[in-house]
Formats: sequence, C-alpha cells, structure tokens
Amino acid sequence: MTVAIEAERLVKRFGEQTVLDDLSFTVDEGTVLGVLGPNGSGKTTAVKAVTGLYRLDSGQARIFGRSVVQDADEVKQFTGFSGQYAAVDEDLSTAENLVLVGRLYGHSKADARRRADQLIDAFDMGSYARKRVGQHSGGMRRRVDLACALVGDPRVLVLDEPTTGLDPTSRQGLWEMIKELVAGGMTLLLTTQYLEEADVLADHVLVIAEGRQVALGTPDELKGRLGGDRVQVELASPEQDGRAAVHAVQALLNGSDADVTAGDGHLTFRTPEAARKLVPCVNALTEAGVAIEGISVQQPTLDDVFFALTRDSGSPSAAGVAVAERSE
Ligand SMILES: Nc1ncnc2c1ncn2[C@@H]1O[C@H](COP(=O)(O)OP(=O)(O)OP(=O)(O)O)[C@@H](O)[C@H]1O
Repeated sequence: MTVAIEAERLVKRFGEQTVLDDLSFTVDEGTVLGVLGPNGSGKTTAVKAVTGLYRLDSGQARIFGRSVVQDADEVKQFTGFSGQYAAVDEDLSTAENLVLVGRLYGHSKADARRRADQLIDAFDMGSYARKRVGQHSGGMRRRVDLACALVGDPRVLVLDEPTTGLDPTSRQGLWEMIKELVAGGMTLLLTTQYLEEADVLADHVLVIAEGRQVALGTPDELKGRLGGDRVQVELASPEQDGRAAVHAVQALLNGSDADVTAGDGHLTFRTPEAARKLVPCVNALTEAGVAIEGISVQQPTLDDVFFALTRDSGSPSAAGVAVAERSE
C-alpha cells in the first residue's frame, strides 16, 4: 500500500515549550487517521506541521514522498487543508469564495467558476450559492470551508476539528460528505474532540498527549485493550449490600485484582465476554444475599479508551495501556 502522509520524528517548540516531541505516524493512501488528544496536546500543531504550515525544529513530513517544505508548491497541488476556524471570507458569497480559491490555485476564471458550480452541487449548497457567507449558519460555513479545501481536487485532505460546534444533524451531514470523499479514494488526516467522530470515520486512531504518541491502533483494537465490556449492576440496597456485592463478584471473576467498584447504588466491573457472565453474576449476588434491581452491559467506547489513556497524560505507562504498533 502506498504511504500518503509520513510524519517522521516531528519536534516543534514554541519558546520553552516542546509541543511536538518526537512524533511519528503514517497514513496509507485511501485510509483515515484520526488524531485524538486532550486540549493543548499538539493535535493542531501536528496537522499544521504535516501540511507545511509550521516550520519544524526537527523531523520531516512528506506527502506522497514529497517534502512539505522543500517541495511545498507541489504538495499544495494535491493537499487540501481545512482549519479549526472556517477560513472563508464572510463578505463574499459561497460561490465567490470558491472561485477566489480556484483563482489562487491558478485556475482560469471559467475553470474556477466550473469547479465552484460542481462543488456547490456536490455539497447541496445551491440555495446558499449567492448568499454572503457572513449570513450562513456555523454548519453551512463549515461546508463552504470544506468545499474550499476541495477546490484543488486534492488526493489528501487534512481537517482540523471539522465538526466542532456543529449540532448533531449538521455533524452527521458533514460525516456523510467526508465518508463519500473517502469512499472515492481520498486520504484523510483529521483531528477531533468527538470520539464518536473518530469511531465513525477513522481506520486508525492516534492518541497523543503532550506531543507524544500514547497509542495507535484501529478503534476496535484500542477498545479491545480495555479488558472487556463494562457491567453495571443496580443494587436494591446499596448501603447494606455494597461490600458483599463486591466480594461476590470478585470471587466470581476469580481474582481480587478485578476492578470491581461499588458506589451510588451501583456495582461496576469490566470483564471479557460479559454477556456470558450475567447469569452466574446474578446467581453469585443472590447467594451472597445481595438484592439487585437491574443489570446492564456496555461495550467499551472510544471515550473509555481516551480516559484510560490520558488519565495521566504525559505518562503513558501509568495509564496501563501499552503503546500499539500498527499492524500493516
Ligand atoms: N503559535 C503558537 N505560539 C505559542 N504557543 C502555541 C502556538 N500554537 C500552539 N501553541 C501551544 O502549543 C500547545 C499545543 O497546541 P495545539 O493547538 O496544537 O493543541 P491541540 O491539541 O490542537 O489543542 P485543542 O484541542 O485545544 O485545539 C498549546 O499549549 C498551545 O498553547
């Protein structure tokens, strides 16, 4: 498989602060890498460095084998970038913004107009084509911004928090557009605060903290490392039964190291193949004289993974999850 984006040992400092600390990753052509991390962990800096928008202190980034610094002009021809804040001109209409970007790419007026019309159609923005972007909603502005990033018909798209601030419907709409682009062969690197977004869109997820890699894997691989599904038992009399319930479940799970906790009227624990253990669990609790109100099983989410990995950000090993090597 062809490597589309290659970030090799990126180091970026702002003054005394090291924001990217030997960060490396690759994105294969036609795949999606989602970058997750707490606020200030270096996500935006990483994607800007990879598109050549920031000069690095050391390390290098290449897109389709071309250096984003030495071959910047060439790289711009096949890379689209959409930043966190919609970079469209509010005083221009949707169509005018798109034509302007086309002209910046060196397209003739006629070609720029043709491309603008294509994108307006593809993004279903016909009724907004002649309206000033300043009058658009946040969601529509994001669409225009994404369309602007596609004017040059890029093979690689880099999106920094593409749906931040959008309502769930607009977010879904944008996800559908992004999925279509990826289905068409686009390579995508995106940062996001929404873990569901990474789950829906990304083939691989890179979790960073303090500019360093904490984990890398498919969403399922990362979830799989949490140690199974989360079982929550609602206790009928929590004050009375909490301790007995914890002991009963620990005995059932065959080990005092099982992370069984009781509180707020609930008993929770994580275990592989949880569904199979529900009946034995109810029996063990009943035998221990613990009355229960209900029981539920939740599969791990990327949110769970994120909290586990970044609980002690900057000290990945303390999070108890090994750094994954991506399997090709
Ligand atoms: N131009 C700059 N000058 C100085 N410091 C900067 C600059 N840009 C970013 N930083 C600092 O670098 C760190 C990482 O910032 P960055 O925007 O990359 O993080 P992020 O993970 O994208 O955060 P968020 O999730 O809040 O968008 C932060 O501490 C930030 O203050």
